[in-house]
Amino acid sequence: MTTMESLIGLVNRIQRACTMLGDYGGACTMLGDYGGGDNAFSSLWEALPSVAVVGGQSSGKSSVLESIVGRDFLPRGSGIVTRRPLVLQLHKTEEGSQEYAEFLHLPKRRFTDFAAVRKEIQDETDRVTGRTKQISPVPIHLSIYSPNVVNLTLIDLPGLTKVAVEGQPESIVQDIEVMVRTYVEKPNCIILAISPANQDIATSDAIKLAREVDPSGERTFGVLTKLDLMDKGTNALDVLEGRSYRLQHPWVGIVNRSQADINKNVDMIIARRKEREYFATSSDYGHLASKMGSEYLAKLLSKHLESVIRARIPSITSLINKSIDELESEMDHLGRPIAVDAGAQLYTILELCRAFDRIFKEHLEGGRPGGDRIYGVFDHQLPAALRKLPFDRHLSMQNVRKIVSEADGYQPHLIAPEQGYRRLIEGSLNYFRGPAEASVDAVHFVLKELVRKSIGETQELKRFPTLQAEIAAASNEALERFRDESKKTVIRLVDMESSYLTVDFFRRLPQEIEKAGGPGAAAAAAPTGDRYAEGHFRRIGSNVSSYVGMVSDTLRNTIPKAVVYCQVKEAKQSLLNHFYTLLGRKEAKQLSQLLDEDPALMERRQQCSKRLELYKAARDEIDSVSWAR
Ligand SMILES: Nc1nc2c(ncn2[C@@H]2O[C@H](COP(=O)(O)OP(=O)(O)OP(=O)(O)O)[C@@H](O)[C@H]2O)c(=O)[nH]1
Repeated sequence: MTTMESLIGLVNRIQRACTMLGDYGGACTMLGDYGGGDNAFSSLWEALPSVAVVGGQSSGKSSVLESIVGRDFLPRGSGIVTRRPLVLQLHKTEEGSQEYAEFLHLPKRRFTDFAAVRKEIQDETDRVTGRTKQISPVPIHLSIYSPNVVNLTLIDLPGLTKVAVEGQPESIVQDIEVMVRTYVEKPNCIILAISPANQDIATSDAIKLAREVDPSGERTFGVLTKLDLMDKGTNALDVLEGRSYRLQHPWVGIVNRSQADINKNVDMIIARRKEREYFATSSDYGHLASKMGSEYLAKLLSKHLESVIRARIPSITSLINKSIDELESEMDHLGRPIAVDAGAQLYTILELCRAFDRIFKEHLEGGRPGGDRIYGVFDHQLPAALRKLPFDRHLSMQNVRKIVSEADGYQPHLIAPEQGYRRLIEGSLNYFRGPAEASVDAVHFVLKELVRKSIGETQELKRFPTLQAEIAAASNEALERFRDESKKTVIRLVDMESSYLTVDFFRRLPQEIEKAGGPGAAAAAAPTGDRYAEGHFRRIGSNVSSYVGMVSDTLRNTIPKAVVYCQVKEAKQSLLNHFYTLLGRKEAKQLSQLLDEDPALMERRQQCSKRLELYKAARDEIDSVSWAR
């Protein structure tokens, strides 16, 4: 493969890929909804040098293209026939090999019949534009493989026109101009401006447009058709020799088949020969013969296109590299695509769970805030709640008297009211259930809040709203289970205190009574009309109160231990354990449902990854071409 082939072939392949991505020069605005003004995406096409064929109606545009190809294959007819850009990629094949054509939109079909090619161009045009005869910027890609071509890519654009024909909307004149302009405006576009020789060059639509977008004429190739149709005694030497309208590149004169030739179906290869003969024998143009004609034009363009591509390669490469960087970072932001097989999906789900779990742990253990609020429950809320318990009321003299008397029954106690003590203590200890359960709830809410926060902070989960919700639900369910367990445990702690009292405490009591004894004490112990004196009940009340105080101190220490053991430690170690078990039982379909993504996001990533593939393939191709040089 020669350098020339590989360079033009390289650009051809990138162009085809661009079209498949919906990235083509004339339609950048159609991509506007993607990426919010990210121009790198639509500018690869623009960065690629191309040759656009422009000319007014009946200027001979189709004839020039067919002559360059050596085949007639373009739709003919009155009115505006070319209504979509035709990207015509010519590939030279070995002498004697069979000619064929291929459309990008019909990748499996080889056309050897060029009448069928013409039909397909027509049909494919109608497929996109509908029968309304509108125009569309979406190009048709046609590759022609033939020994009779040079490697060259041309873009055939709708002919510039002044009036819409019947059945076509008025706006079409304007639309065509806009579309052609978007192509020829691009600094990398080589303009093949076709004008008929039998018309004043100053009035040529092609030259007018070219002059506007390329005033210095450095990327315009002027082509003059219909030299044979000029009035007798006149010639186009003023134009061809660059005197009437100067361009950087020399003008090329052309003689195409006349309408009569077309009607007679004159073969293109014969027409080429006739054209050569015309110039060779022309008295006016004989001295220019080697630089005239469609075959010369094709070679000239091919060589020029190749040199332009070569010069552009460094900037194309840097554009591609820049785009790849941008796309990679966009992909990182969007997250990588999810695997399709169940095993990989399960792995992904577990990874995401672990990412969440890690953040949750950081909240508990420090590094992230929130875990300290659990200590706040133990250090403030619980002691405050314990202090507020209504023991004053419960152990008031009146209540003590009532409970002790009821416990004694018909016979008042002799020494110490054993039953009365027990009932008073039991009644008091019951009050501890409240603060114990409240501590459990308070810690539960802290944990729940930390789950909520951690879910929000797990960036990786944002992509997967379904999984995110499932993890949140599973975590909260687990927390509920831990809470139930924790409540049972703290209630047990309280019940244990009532079920067996600390005997030592009471063994010390009689001595205290003796110490506090004396005649007053004896009097107090002696039954009165009211059975006992007030002091007696007060003492019982204060004894019970100090016993309850002792228990309160114990519970202030043991409740936090139970809560941490049942809730905090469990949350840290096995928050998602149950969820993992459920995951293990899920079918492939259910797993992929968990990885259901936000559709907009999915679409965006798909676009992004397709582009990334295109750009990477383009980079590889350019690398291989650069090595070949
Ligand atoms: N004698 C002669 N006739 C030509 C030449 N070039 C084009 N024609 C004739 O001019 C007419 C228009 O040529 P086309 O090649 O169809 O021109 P076009 O610019 O593609 O026209 P539209 O597609 O209708 O805009 C046809 O009848 C051609 O035979 C030429 O160099 N010599």
